[in-house]
Order: sequence, then structure tokens, then C-alpha cells
Amino acid sequence: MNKITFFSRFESDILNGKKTITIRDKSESYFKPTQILDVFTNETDRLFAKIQVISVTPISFDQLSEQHAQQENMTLEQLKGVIKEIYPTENQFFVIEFKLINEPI
Ligand SMILES: CC(=O)Nc1ccn([C@@H]2O[C@H](CO)[C@@H](O)[C@H]2O)c(=O)n1
Repeated sequence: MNKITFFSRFESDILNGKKTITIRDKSESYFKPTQILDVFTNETDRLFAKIQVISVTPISFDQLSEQHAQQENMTLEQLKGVIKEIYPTENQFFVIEFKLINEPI
């Protein structure tokens, strides 16, 4: 499926290029490099961007670093808090790196 959703509070960071990764669990680890995805808000299922997948890399919670936080436009504390909120019991994740596709939608 060429679709991914984000919580709408991250929409502006994605559109202005400040957020260039997302960290997902196994259920969303099937994306492939070069794949182009339609990006929708989680809350209202509104299309707001297209992104191209650069890489999908396994990572454990403990391996999350300041670099990942920077790519999320957050502090590491904030990032870990957000991930614990979304995935309270998960320890294994995938870093999905992406770039914004600049075309009108
Ligand atoms: C169903 C659905 O929409 N799920 C998710 C899951 C994650 N994320 C964001 O990815 C980063 C790392 O998890 C953080 O910035 C999260 O907030 C999101 O926006 N939406």
C-alpha cells in the first residue's frame, strides 16, 4: 500500500522539511527505498504530502540517538516520550527515512 498516516500535529514539520524520519513498528516496516507514499493525517485521513522512502532500518528503543531526535525536530527526551506514548509495549522499531516530493497534490 502506498499510503502512510501521521498525527496532524506533525504536518507542518513534514511540509517544511524539518521532520525527515518516522519511527514505526513491524506492522509498518514493509515500505521500500524509492517507494513514493501518499501522506494522510491520522485523525481526518486528509492527503497533505507525498514522500519518497530513502531507507528502512531496524532499531531498538535503546539505540535511539540525538541524531534521530534531530531528524524528528525534537529532543531525544521528547522523541522517546512520543514513541512510548504511541507504542507502550514495543521495543523493536524501524527508522523510515524519507524526503518530501515537491509536487502539487
Ligand atoms: C497510525 C499513525 O499515524 N501512527 C504514527 C506513528 C508515529 N508517528 C510519528 O513518527 C515518529 C516516531 O514514532 C514520531 O514523530 C511519531 O509521532 C505518527 O505521526 N503517526
